[in-house]
Amino acid sequence: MRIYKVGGAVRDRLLGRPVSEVDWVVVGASAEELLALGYRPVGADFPVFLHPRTGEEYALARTERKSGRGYGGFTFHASPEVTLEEDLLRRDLTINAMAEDEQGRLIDPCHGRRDLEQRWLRHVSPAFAEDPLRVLRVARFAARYAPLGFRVAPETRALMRQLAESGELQALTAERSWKEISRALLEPRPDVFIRTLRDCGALHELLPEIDALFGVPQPAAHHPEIDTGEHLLAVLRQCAEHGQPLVVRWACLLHDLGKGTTPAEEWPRHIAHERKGLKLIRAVNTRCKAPRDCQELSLLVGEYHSHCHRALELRPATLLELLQRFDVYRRPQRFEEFIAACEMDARGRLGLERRDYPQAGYLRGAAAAARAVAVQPLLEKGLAGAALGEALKRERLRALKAYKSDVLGERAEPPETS
Ligand SMILES: Nc1ccn([C@@H]2O[C@H](COP(=O)(O)OP(=O)(O)OP(=O)(O)O)[C@@H](O)[C@H]2O)c(=O)n1
Ligand SMILES: [Mg+2]
Repeated sequence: MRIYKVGGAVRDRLLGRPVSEVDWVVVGASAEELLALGYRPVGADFPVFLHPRTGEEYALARTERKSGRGYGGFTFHASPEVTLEEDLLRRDLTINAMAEDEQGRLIDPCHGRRDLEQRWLRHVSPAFAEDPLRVLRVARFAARYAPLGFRVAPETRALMRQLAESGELQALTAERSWKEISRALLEPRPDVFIRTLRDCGALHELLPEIDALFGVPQPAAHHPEIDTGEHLLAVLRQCAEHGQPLVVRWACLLHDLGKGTTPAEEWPRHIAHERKGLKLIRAVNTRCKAPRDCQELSLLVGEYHSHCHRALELRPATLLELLQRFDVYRRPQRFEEFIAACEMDARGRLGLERRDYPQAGYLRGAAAAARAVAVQPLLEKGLAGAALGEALKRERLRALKAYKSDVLGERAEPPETS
């Protein structure tokens, strides 16, 4: 039995990057032998085991043969006769198909090291097509390593396109896709993830609502980049530069979906795109099985991002409605995420990346003013139930009026944003 380090750990060590988890491959052993040594099987179907002490993954060397559509359609051939080279050849990218023996010697039959040095994401062999999830993986690696200069090899892009056009991506489970999408959004260049998927036709298959934004113009006055798809990519870049969490990045990804449905006669205007987008945002959330917080924030950002941009122009009564709708009293964190997403939207515009966004501070102040209204005095007046609710709203409105005139004065000019 021989054990080799494989996959991401070998790749990232050669790149001089921190290694987060180590994958191992075991050659010349059977499942029974590993079980006898105390390794724990990961699942019933996979020849993968967890080390009894470290918990790291040990996989028996295997070859993969596809038997049908989708993830359920895999058959594995794992036996003590499968060689390390055979196991490396069934992997996705050359940079992921290197192994290291116990002496630290590199085993690299697919020339992964050369591609690593030349910054290519290149598939190992036609066996790449055995798992269509790899299209998303390549786009995710592109998003992660773009700052190092990596790009997708032309022949790999062609194969990804073939896979997209074959309709195979439709067979991926929502769970597997979501894992890739959510990880990719958190990489340093989430925009590169989306662009890579688009370049091979996979975006049209997976997220057609987002693909539809490319080629749709917006008014140059607010959007010097004009194209709605380019705007979206710029917003995602801002998200990464500001270290935004997944919920914010997800909400940003979906915030403008309504613009993809505007009739061309109305271009470059997008009347009521916020409301028109809600149906699409819901559809994407459901299809992707996005977690609850992502679903919730994306709908709120979709519906109210223009309110945020116009915050300084809102009448106190509208401001109050917004704060009530967000339940800023009990959900302060979610309101912060909303503001962050809108700020990324405002900065994700050509040449406006460093603009001020006074709306953020203004809305925070408004939420604080509304929160500062005390309930106790109203209770002492004997108010309860609906009457208490009404009185509380009246007091909050009064507080917001005072806040607005304090901060903006009577003649303050609102900034132009839409
Ligand atoms: N669909 C997949 C998934 C994984 N692999 C192979 O299994 C290894 C380990 O997979 P995983 O841990 O998912 O990826 P890493 O390359 O280790 O990358 P990460 O840094 O994201 O863990 C990969 O390097 C690759 O060789 C593959 O060929 N095809
Ligand atoms: Mg790994």
